[in-house]
Amino acid sequence: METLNTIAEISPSEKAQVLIEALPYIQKFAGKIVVIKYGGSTIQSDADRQEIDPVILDIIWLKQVGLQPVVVHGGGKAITKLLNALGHQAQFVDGLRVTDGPTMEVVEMVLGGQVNKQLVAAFGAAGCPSVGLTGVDGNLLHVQKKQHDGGDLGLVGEVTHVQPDVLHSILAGGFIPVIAPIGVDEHGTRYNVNADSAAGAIAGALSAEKLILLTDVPGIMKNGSVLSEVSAGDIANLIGEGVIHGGMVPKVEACLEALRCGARHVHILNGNERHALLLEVFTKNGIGTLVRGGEQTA
Ligand SMILES: Nc1ncnc2c1ncn2[C@@H]1O[C@H](COP(=O)(O)OP(=O)(O)O)[C@@H](O)[C@H]1O
Ligand SMILES: CC(=O)N[C@@H](CCC(=O)OP(=O)(O)O)C(=O)O
Repeated sequence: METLNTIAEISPSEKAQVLIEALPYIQKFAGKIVVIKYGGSTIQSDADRQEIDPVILDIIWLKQVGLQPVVVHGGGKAITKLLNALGHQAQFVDGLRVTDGPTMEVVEMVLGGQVNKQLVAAFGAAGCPSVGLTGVDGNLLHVQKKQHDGGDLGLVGEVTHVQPDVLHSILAGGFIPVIAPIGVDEHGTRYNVNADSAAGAIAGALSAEKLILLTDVPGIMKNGSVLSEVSAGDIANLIGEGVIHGGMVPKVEACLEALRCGARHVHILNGNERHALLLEVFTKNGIGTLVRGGEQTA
């Protein structure tokens, strides 16, 4: 039998059933804040995109049925591309970009300019107004220079405090906030913040119902399989064993920080899987990895 690819191939009663099955989740999550981290590894540039971004459509869907989505985006891939075009090498320590002054200029241009405006324009084109901002706007993300055992990371910021008033104003106005992860210290110096860390801190400060990290893998993987659930204790072991490394390290740290600060549920999903967000929020069998606080082994 041929695989069902489009909704047009599903019978009318099956279409209705899909909507009916979503009803309890729509009721449960009405009015709730969902922070979505859209990773740069899955954001296609305008030039590469052939269709409306399905992630943008999913987020609009969440809003239309009464949830309050807040988007925090990355853009590491685009930063590295521009740095290389300018003749600079990108350097990472434990998934964090070593950020000197000239690199910070590129980071701010790419995240606050190119990627942020691409996403805001995509929401607008799909009929849903959004407001783009960085963590500097409205004093959203207060940071201090991040200290790291692996050496001086330069202008990499660690979030010390989130001031979410600006987000509440944007949400109250009926807009989706779209946030680039740049923070500011008390002297006005801007810092490069890992987008997962920014999303975790924001989800905690908003006591979000869910923090969903969209990346380019189906979740936390071990021996080629996705772990459907991990606890804080599991994560410490997985990092110790080297199973979790690179860009996944700031991701899991952000998950635990969000849970500690008040976010209720945290998930890591594959943003390249079509409509992963809808499947996670509106169906019984969630997908990806659910991250839990606590020490018990999953
Ligand atoms: N145990 C693990 N499971 C899955 N991915 C892992 C793991 N350890 C390291 N990674 C790496 O983390 C990457 C995701 O982080 P990153 O590249 O920073 O993505 P994003 O841009 O979405 O934040 C994966 O593509 C993978 O290479
Ligand atoms: C300090 C640090 O590493 N900042 C990141 C910010 C962007 C980011 O996190 O983007 P992704 O989510 O796409 O990886 C960077 O410069 O790449």
